[in-house]
Amino acid sequence: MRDKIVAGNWKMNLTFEQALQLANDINTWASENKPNAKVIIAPTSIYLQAIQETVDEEFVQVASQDVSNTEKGAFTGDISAEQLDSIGINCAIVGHSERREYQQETDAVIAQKLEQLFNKDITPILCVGEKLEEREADKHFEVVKSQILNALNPQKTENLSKLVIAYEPVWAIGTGVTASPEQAQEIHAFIRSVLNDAYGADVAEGTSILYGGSVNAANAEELFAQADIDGGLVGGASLKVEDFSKIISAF
Ligand SMILES: O=C[C@H](O)COP(=O)(O)O
Repeated sequence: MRDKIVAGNWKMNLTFEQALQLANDINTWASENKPNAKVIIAPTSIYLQAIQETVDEEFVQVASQDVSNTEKGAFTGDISAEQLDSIGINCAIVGHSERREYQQETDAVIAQKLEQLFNKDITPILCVGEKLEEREADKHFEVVKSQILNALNPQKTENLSKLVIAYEPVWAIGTGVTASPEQAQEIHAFIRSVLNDAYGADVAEGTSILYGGSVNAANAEELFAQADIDGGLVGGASLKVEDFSKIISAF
């Protein structure tokens, strides 16, 4: 049975004090409420260790928002998988559309990042999703399929059992416009069929596929009720414990 997961991507938000407070509040809520979904939070990298020490990993896991595509060396500002591993981080977001857009990350770079994570046994949350013009041109299936296969084909199939995918249509991120549950289910089922055809039923059935893009307390339940939606990657609504806990409770 694949995991149900609600992950909060804090992006470049919150001061250190605010981040510690939020992590504490989420940890307290999760320890008291024992939710049915795995809870993950992804703070900015300089807070990772302090937040890791603040939460109880039985209730809340801490993820990095990114990782370097290289192992070590002269890459100013980058953070390696080994460095994440060395402070006990065992999950990382990869290929978020904001990094594809603002840092010009290509599928080839994302594939290298995945390899770095797999080498250190760190669970990747691989983000895929089409832009508005691609959706309007009815190209979303082919865009998402090529993002997945370009990132995963270079990997060893045995590593794919650790994979989590987040489908995030770019037009729904931070816009308040959410994919309808039917639209999201349609492409989640498609992603599972792509995994099945390329890597077999075990990978397809074992991979948690999260939806991201304006998930909030009001729409989470209907989205998470879909057969192939195994949780959410939440941005804005993960920054307040009241909203985030309601989303987690949608399971
Ligand atoms: O990683 C999270 C997504 O980009 C969604 O962000 P959002 O919930 O603010 O739309």
